[in-house]
Amino acid sequence: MFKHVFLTGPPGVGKTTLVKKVCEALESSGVGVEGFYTEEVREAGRRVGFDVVTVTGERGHLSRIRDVAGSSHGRREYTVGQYVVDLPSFESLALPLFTNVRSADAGGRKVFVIDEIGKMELFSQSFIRSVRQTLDSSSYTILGTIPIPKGKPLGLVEEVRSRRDVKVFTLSKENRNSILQDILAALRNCLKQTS
Ligand SMILES: Nc1ncnc2c1ncn2[C@@H]1O[C@H](COP(=O)(O)OP(=O)(O)OP(=O)(O)O)[C@@H](O)[C@H]1O
Repeated sequence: MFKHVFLTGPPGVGKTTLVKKVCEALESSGVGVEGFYTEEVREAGRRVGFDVVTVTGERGHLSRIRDVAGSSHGRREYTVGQYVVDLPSFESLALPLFTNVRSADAGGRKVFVIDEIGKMELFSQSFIRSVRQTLDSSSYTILGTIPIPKGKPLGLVEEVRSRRDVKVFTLSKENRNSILQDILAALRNCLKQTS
């Protein structure tokens, strides 16, 4: 039996949009949801980066394109293509969300949103450790997103894909409007299990 649900699919296919819809449905039926989304940020029609947004609505930078990222002040720079990752900002917002996972204090089984486990987020070793702890947690079911394999394999993403307790849904433009109920059913199945 699987314990976690991940969505994958090409960039921009609608993973974040669907994760938010799933969360709304879960919350309105009384399921506790924690975690974060990543959202693209546009200025004057141009994508300038990504923000981390917690389920409770706090927002911070994940990355910005080089010309708006500002100086790194001599710190090591983490880049993905044209984007400079703001690791301190990502970690200060995302890592505290995992506190309850570490204290095993979910107070009943809850859903933990991790949107996404991608190249930018994987610069953080503390994030990698926190995701592994959540995968092994007996109190949390993860609703996560992972990129489709492209280029060099991403260690943690491959780990997630190969786990027997993870169910992966692949989104496409064809199925993105009809798959919500299947994802909800899979998550409800996970939440029913006691471990
Ligand atoms: N079912 C849908 N029908 C039409 N447009 C959609 C649908 N789902 C998402 N979109 C639009 O597609 C764009 C990308 O959506 P979203 O950010 O959810 O994709 P994503 O797969 O999470 O992207 P990324 O790979 O950048 O994380 C947004 O502008 C969103 O409004």
